[in-house]
Amino acid sequence: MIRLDNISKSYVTNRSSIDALKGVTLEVKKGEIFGVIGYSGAGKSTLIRCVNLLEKPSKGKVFVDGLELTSLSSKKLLASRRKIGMIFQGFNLLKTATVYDNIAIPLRLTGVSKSEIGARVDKYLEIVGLSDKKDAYPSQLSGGQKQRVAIARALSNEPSVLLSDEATSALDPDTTEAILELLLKINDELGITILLITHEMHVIQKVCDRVAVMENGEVVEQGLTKDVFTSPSHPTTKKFVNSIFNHQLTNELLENLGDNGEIVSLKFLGHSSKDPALAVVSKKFDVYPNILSGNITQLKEHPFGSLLVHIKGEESEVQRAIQYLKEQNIQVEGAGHHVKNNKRIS
Ligand SMILES: Nc1ncnc2c1ncn2[C@@H]1O[C@H](COP(=O)(O)OP(=O)(O)OP(=O)(O)O)[C@@H](O)[C@H]1O
Repeated sequence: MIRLDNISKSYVTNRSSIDALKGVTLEVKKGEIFGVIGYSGAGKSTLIRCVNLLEKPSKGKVFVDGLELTSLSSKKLLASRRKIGMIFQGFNLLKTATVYDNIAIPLRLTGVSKSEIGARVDKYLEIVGLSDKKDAYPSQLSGGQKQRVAIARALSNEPSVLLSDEATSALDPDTTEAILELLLKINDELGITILLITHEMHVIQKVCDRVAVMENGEVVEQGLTKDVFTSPSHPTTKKFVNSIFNHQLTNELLENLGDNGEIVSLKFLGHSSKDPALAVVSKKFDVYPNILSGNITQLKEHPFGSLLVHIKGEESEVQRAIQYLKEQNIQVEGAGHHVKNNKRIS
């Protein structure tokens, strides 16, 4: 559906040059919601703007719906862009036009008939839940409503792909939730493929089937959201996963743990979150797991849990217990704290 083939983008400013994208390859499949996550400056905006060639790649090829956009003439590119809708963090509405006109004007410019414009505005305003705001001006709308108008405008061209450039970043948590629900509905009911960029784990967790993690102009990890975040291998991916759970390990807690053992963080997906693996461990081995902190969240439809556990016991038994937990598809990571003879030794 969307294929970026070895895309590089350099910005040349005065005497310096910035490599914003360094050979990025990724594929978004038809009908999925694909998220790109990364910290500020990772290259996400540049990447998404390369998909519809708002930004021209310095190297590499862009394919959308089987068509190589990077080889098209300006005229053909303009026509192809109509099949790629885009929404932005700042909504980009015309302030002096009504909701109706914000959607109608771009259609008029592409030669859509008056009656067809009326039908499309009605249809898409209904889908985004704003049928009663046709005559309102953007200044009379909340941020969430403005984003809904922008979504209706993007859909009114009947695109096969919707690009979302941090579309919820300027919205409060409840409104973000509602807009993400709307994106899920559009994907499900209209079958539109969605590529979004974000710096928020919450957005990826809620809507994305697959994800790419970006850092310093490169995709460092990509795959199914549940695979990438349950067995992250790159430090940046690990940082994003840990940001979901935010376990607090205070010095006071560490000083008072007593006994021997190791503090580990356990992460588990789906059914393992319901199995009593820790209870089994304490029966099978001479260890005593003590839960210090815990949390369960979602990765789209999959429950995803994390526990911070002090596994009390002699070193060899603790290691056997950890090995057993790993065999149950639980991701086990040392939290960097070992306890021996009532003392923290690391
Ligand atoms: N028009 C431009 N001219 C020069 N450098 C640019 C331009 N646009 C982006 N860059 C640089 O390219 C790199 C990637 O920027 P980009 O905006 O794509 O990252 P991002 O991940 O979207 O970050 P943010 O979330 O902060 O927007 C940065 O170092 C940025 O300074």
